[in-house]
Amino acid sequence: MTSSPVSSPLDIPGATPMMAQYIEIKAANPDCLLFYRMGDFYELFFEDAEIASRALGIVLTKRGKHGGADIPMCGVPVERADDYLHRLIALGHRVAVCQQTEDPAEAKKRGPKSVVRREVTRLVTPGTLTEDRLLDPARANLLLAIGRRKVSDSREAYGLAAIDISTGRFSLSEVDGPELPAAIARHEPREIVLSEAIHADPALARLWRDTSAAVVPLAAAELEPASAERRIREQFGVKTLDGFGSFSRAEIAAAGAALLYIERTQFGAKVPLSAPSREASGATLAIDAATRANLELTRTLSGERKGSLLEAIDRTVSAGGARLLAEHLAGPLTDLKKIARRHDAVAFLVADGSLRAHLRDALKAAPDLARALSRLGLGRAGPRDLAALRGGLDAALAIAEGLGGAALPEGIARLVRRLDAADRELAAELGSALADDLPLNRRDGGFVRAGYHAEIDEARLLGQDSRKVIAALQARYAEATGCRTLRIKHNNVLGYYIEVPQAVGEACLKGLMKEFVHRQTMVDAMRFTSVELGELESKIAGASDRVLALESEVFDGLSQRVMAQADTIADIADALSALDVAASHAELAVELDWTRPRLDDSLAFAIEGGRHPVVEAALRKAGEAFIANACDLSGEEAGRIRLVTGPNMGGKSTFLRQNALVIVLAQMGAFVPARSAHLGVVDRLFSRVGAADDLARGQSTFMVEMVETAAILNQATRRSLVVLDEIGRGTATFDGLSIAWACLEHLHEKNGCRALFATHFHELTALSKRLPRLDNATLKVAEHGGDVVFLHEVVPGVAERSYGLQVARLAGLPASVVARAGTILKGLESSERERPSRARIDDLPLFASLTEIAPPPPEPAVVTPEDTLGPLLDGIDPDSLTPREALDALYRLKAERGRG
Ligand SMILES: Nc1ncnc2c1ncn2[C@@H]1O[C@H](COP(=O)(O)OP(=O)(O)OP(=O)(O)O)[C@@H](O)[C@H]1O
Repeated sequence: MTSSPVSSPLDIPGATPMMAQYIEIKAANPDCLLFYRMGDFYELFFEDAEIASRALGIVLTKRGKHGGADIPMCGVPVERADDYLHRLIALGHRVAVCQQTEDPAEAKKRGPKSVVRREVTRLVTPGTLTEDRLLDPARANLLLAIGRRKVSDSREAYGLAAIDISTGRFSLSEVDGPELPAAIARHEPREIVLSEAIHADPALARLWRDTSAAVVPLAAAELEPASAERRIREQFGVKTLDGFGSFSRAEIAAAGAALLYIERTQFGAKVPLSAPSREASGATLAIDAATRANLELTRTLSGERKGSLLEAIDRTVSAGGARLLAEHLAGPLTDLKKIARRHDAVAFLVADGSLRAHLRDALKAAPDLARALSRLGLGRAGPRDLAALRGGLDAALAIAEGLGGAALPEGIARLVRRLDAADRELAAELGSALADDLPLNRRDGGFVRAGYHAEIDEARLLGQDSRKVIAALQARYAEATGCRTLRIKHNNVLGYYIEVPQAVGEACLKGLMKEFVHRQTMVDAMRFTSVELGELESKIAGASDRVLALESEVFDGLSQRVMAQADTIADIADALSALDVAASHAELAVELDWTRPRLDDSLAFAIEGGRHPVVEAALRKAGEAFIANACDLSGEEAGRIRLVTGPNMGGKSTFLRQNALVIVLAQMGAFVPARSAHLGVVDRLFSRVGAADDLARGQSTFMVEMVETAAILNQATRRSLVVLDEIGRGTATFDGLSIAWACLEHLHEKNGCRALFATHFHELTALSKRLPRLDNATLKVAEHGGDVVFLHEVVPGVAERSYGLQVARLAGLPASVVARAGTILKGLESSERERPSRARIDDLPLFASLTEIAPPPPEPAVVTPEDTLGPLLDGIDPDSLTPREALDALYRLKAERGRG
């Protein structure tokens, strides 16, 4: 990864000097695509060229030979490099940008075969981006480093350092081993840095394989604890870390690894970071990756923001606000006081509509302060970043002034105090220094406002005057030559020159204009220069160079003043974002009639008139109404379980998820889509869908389902909320039923959590007689002449049937198949009436009593007709049967059952 300046390439047999240089630089950066600068292009060679040409859809060519074979090559123009970088980074690649660091003329002086000196000046990686064009404004861009320490022989803790160098945010936390996957999922990092040992740990292999982040292992020798501490001290210019609070060894290791990686990728540029904030363990609602995916919190199962909860609730008006909203949604709180402070702020902004509107207008005008500040710190900023600082400080002061007089709740008052710390003088200085129209790059000049800097004004005048003098000179020469079409023009090769038609040119050469010096003869024109014109030219060039140099000084001076207050400005950026989030929640609450939830430390979960924000929004677009539903899982000693049966398409999944979303929204500080909600704070949230629903998972879905269910049964506490949707349906009916049954008993007897459980196994509803904290609920349907109408209303009780056939008919299954299925169903139902399995299951002892007395029996304890049907069933391979054979098999099974 490191690169040394290469001017005298190694002697690589058979390679041209340039190719030898390339190979040497590439060898120092083996895990990056190497953008090798050649003139106006970045060229890629060998395998890099093949990867890039495929990824970017650019032509693969060849250049020379190496080891007897053609060298594949492709290239991207330098001025469009950002676009290509963007696409490569989005695909998870890392790119080393290698520049020419000397003038080709200099290289020539060393000898005809010398190669221009080149150096890697930057590594562009997904987790260390700073350019606006490469970043999503509404999303943090996190680099996550992971360290580890042994707590006891059987326990390990992981330190997490999350850094967004595009905003300077830096947080540290430590989690227990089993919590690591959920913690990583919450951060949604773009890139993960860790030691080779953690990377190679077989227990974690799946984590690194499944993550969408780029994973970078670092060698143990580079991650010495002493150098980690030193790096942190150096970053913040402190002698000891004590001032930051106490960090664990794992956290320090993580922070050290993150800083080392940043050092490497930024090539010494000092990245301005805020002091690390430490997050206590358990401070956020633990939500594992599967639950996040299943609830589609920040993206849908197909990976898009559109259709996610985040998209449905986002009413922020600034990029910083949008990022903070996503962060809050990813990590809802567990601390009641902090949640209440957020709710107070929202309530205040709900109550005062005109104040909210003014606030949102002011926030809308505020540019992305945090990202501009970070670019200034890194020396990558342009005039527009300074303007962003000006706009941000102005907005902060305007908001502080606007809210200053009001009686504010504590949460908002604190934010306003932070805004009020904005340096008025600096804001005014930026205001008077910067012009209205600003170029992207400082080297383009013209960004200092006229009247701000006397010397700049003077030099500019000189430049303008010289242009006037050129016009006068042109008029004079035109008169002297008698040629009205004589022009003084400018190009990059000749500079200023006099152009006349061919005939006049000939006359000039013959003595018409003695002071003219011939430069070029064109097809129908001649070009000249003169001493006077040459002098003027150097005056003009001198003046514009001087303006550029002076403007650059102004830029540096302003940057320094800004960076001297970097911490305060970063804090102002955070406060603006927090206000935007509160105002967004308030706007949403007013728009959609959401209410403030009542939160406490009980085990309450009582929701009246609850709705699903995303489904409701989709229905609203289609002009349909969402049916609100109540849900009560409140308990004293332990939570209640609601077992939901009901027809396909009745709304079970929607109902389950909407209740999980209410908890997420309430604990992130938002109001909730319900008429009222009384909620005891939740420590962990689990949501799972039975394998058959979980198409995004691909292979071996039942195994995944069981692994995840195991995690829930092992981790859910009395404070947790568990949502299980059709668990057990990914396997044979009786296996699935038995598993679902045992899981329910475990949740009730062992976990004691609040839970929602949807199922098509109607047999399970019998459990309500024996498990005191389990209630049955169902979704109402109405039948009209054989057709079914879903009312989407959740009511106490048990579904009579699944209405699968009616749904099949609605879906357009051929009428003959539906009719035939009806006949088969009748047959199956009558045999079930004769030999009901439910009665037999009812006789079984409860899970708890079983486990307390003896370990659970190895076989499912349900007595089923499998004893006789087993061998027959084993012989059937459903995937290889034709429909006809399937029907025959069904008849055979029925006949066998009749005999049994
Ligand atoms: N409360 C509601 N009000 C109005 N429409 C609803 C409601 N709940 C669900 N729906 C509609 O019904 C559709 C099916 O809902 P959902 O997927 O939750 O059903 P389900 O019972 O889980 O079905 P299945 O058992 O087939 O998985 C939704 O896409 C939505 O359009």
